[in-house]
Amino acid sequence: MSITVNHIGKSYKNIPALHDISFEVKEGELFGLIGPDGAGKTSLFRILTTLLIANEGTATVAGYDVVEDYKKIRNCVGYMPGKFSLYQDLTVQENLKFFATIFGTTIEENYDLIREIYVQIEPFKTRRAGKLSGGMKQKLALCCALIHKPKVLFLDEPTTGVDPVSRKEFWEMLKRLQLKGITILVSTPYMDEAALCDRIALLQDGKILQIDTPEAIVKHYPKEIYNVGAHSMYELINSLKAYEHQHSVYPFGEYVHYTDKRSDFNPADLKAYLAAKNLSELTIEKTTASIEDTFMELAKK
Ligand SMILES: Nc1ncnc2c1ncn2[C@@H]1O[C@H](COP(=O)(O)OP(=O)(O)OP(=O)(O)O)[C@@H](O)[C@H]1O
Repeated sequence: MSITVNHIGKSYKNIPALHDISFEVKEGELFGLIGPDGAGKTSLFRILTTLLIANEGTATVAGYDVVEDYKKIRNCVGYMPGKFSLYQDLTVQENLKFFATIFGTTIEENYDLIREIYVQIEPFKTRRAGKLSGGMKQKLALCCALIHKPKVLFLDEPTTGVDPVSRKEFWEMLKRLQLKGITILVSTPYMDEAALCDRIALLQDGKILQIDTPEAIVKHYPKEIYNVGAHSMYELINSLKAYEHQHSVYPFGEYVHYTDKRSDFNPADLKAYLAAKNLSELTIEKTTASIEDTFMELAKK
């Protein structure tokens, strides 16, 4: 196993941040921690990268204990924190050189690993990091996290605030790094990115709701789910929420995702109810559950 987490608990004075967290990440796996702000993702990353000590439980990374062997861990992991971690006043090239030096290596030594990412920011190598775009900063931060050829890579919300095209490119890059044998633990609040991981843990309020492959998580969604559309999203949501048989209602793109409490639900009944509420251009179609639907369902309990 590349990462093992056993019954980890952490609180800040009286504020609980993590409660009884256990999971394992296999060597070479791309594992996602999926959860909203405040779920506890950063606390867990800081514990695994030896920057924070847990109140309860144990954890190992690359076979080393996070407390006893913290120095060994620091040498063999790469960490890209959520907040921008680079030196804003140093140039692209200087930042990279700085990170290489503190790990006792050179850019040339591990250039192969970062080449593909670095060539994209190379045209700006003399620009100060603080003056780069969001996507560029993220690529530089990834290069810096990779420069000492880590066995395990920790990426805390690497795509937050990054445009959709750069997000897509970033995930393609992660897949290629994975092929080079690097184990990756990545956190994201974006549910669509969860589907790109080998396995995911859904995290909320410091607790794990479920761990599985994205496919299995979606497959186990317990209800039939419908896309409901109408001319006014606002009135549609209000009317659906007021419907006595509704189990869950929330906006999903241009539609509302709706589930019903009844096992013999007939969409025609719902259509008649909504039409009586003066809603027009009504559509009700069965759809398949997404990871976001599963998350919302588990978070309800
Ligand atoms: N240093 C701290 N002192 C007090 N409370 C903290 C501290 N750091 C985190 N917390 C609290 O612990 C909980 C988990 O925070 P954490 O930052 O780990 O979550 P997160 O999922 O990374 O969210 P975010 O994306 O907002 O950082 C939150 O309630 C947060 O307010």
